[in-house]
Amino acid sequence: MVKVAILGFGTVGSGVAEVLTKNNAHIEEKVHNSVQLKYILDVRDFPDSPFGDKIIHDFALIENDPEINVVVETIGGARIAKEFTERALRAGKSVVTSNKELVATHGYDLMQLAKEHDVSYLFEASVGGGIPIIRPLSQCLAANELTEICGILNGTTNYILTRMIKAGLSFDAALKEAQQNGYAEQDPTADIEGHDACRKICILGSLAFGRHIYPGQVPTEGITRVTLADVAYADACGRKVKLLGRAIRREDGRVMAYVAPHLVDGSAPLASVEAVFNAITVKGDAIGDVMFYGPGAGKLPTASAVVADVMDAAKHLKTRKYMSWGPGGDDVTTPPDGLESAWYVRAEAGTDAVRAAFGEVDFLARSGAPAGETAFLTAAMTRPALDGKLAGMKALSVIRILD
Ligand SMILES: NC(=O)C1=CN([C@@H]2O[C@H](COP(=O)(O)OP(=O)(O)OC[C@H]3O[C@@H](n4cnc5c(N)ncnc54)[C@H](OP(=O)(O)O)[C@@H]3O)[C@@H](O)[C@H]2O)C=CC1
Ligand SMILES: N[C@@H](CC=O)C(=O)O
Repeated sequence: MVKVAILGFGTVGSGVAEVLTKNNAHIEEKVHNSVQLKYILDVRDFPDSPFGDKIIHDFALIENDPEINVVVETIGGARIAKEFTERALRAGKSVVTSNKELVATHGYDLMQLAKEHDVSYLFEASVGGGIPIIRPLSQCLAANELTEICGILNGTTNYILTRMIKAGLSFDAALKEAQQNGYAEQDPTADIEGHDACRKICILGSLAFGRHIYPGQVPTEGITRVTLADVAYADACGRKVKLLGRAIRREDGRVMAYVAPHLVDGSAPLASVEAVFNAITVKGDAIGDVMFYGPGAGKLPTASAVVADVMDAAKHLKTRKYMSWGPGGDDVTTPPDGLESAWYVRAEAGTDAVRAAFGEVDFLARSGAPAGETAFLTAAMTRPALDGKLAGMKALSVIRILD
C-alpha cells in the first residue's frame, strides 16, 4: 500500500487530489499496488470540499507518519516548500513537485539529499505543465549530444499574447483572464516579467547539459514592454510575437541561456502555439529536431504530470528513481551577447536616420502609426552591435527575430 500526502490544496494540489481519486482504479492497476491519498496540508480549511476530511495543518503529522511514502509539494515558492521538501526527504519519503522555483534554485541540493536518503525527487510538472518533457530529456533522448532547447515555456504569457493578437484585448484584460483560469503564479509578475520561463529554461538546460544553471545566470526579459503596435508590425511582416526561453550549448561547453520576446515566422511551428499551450523544441545530434507540445498550465493538465510522478515514485519505492545533474558554477553559462540574429526595432526616428545607421533595412507599416514612429527589420547582428547603431535614436521596442 502506498500512501500519499499533498502539501498545498490550491489549483494544482486540488487537481492532484481529483485525479488520484477519480482515476484510482486505473492508477492502482498500473502501479500494481494500492495508492491512497491520506492527508492534505493547507493553511485553510475546506469544509465544502469532498476532500475536507483529509485537511491537516501540521506538517509534523506527515513527517512522522511511517505510512506516508510519497509527498506531493504544490505550495510553491522556495521558502516553506523547501523546508517541507527537505524534511520529507530526510524522513525517507519520496517527493513529487510542480514547483519550478524550488527546482531551479535548489534542485541540485534537493536531488543530492534525495540520493542520500535513497528516495526519489521528481518534477515532471515543473516544466510545460502536462507536457512530458523532463523524462523524455533525461531518458528517451539520453543517447544524444543535445545542442539547443528553445520553447514557449509560460502558459500565462502565451495566453496574454494570443488574446492581444487575436482579440485585440489589452494586456491587463488578458492577464486577468489568465488568472481567472488558474494559469498565473500567485504573483503574476513572475509570469509577465519572464521569471517563470527563466526557471523552466534553467531546469531544462541543467538536465540537457548536465550542470545546474541558476536563474541569476540567465538574462531575462518578459512581455511587459510588448505593445499592440509591436503585434501589428509583427503581423505586417508575417510574424508572431512569442516569449521564448532558449539554452544553446556552445562548442566550448558553455551554455548561452536567456529568456526574451521574439518575432517568430508565421510558418514556423512555434508561431501556431496559442493560448495556454506550450511547445519545446530540442536539438540533438542523433535525433535532429524534436518538438513537445501541449497544455502548459492549468489544474488538470498539471495534475496529470504530478500524478504520473506519484505513480513512478510508487513503483520505485525500493529501487530509487532519481533525476540528476552536476553542480553549478561560474563556468557553466555565458551571456547571449555573441548570438547574432536579425532584429525588429520600433523607434522614434526618421527613415533617413535609420538608413544612415543601418544601411538598407526592411521598413514596416501599420495603420494608425503616429508621425515620427518608424519600425524596421535589421540584418543579422549581435545585440551589442545593434545597440551601437541605435545610439542617438529613441528605441521604443527591440525584439530578436528567431531564425
Ligand atoms: N497553476 C498552474 O497552472 C501551475 C502551477 N505550477 C506550480 O505549482 C505550484 C502550485 O501552484 P498553484 O496550485 O497554482 O498555486 P496556488 O496558490 O493555487 O496553491 C498553493 C496552495 O498552497 C497553500 N499554502 C500556502 N502556504 C502554505 C503553507 N505554509 N502550508 C500549507 N499550504 C500552504 C495556499 O494557501 P493560500 O491560498 O491560503 O495561500 C494554496 O492553497 C507552484 O509552484 C506553481 O508554480 C506548475 C505548473 C502549472
Ligand atoms: N504560471 C505558469 C504555470 C505553469 O507552469 C504558466 O503560466 O506557465
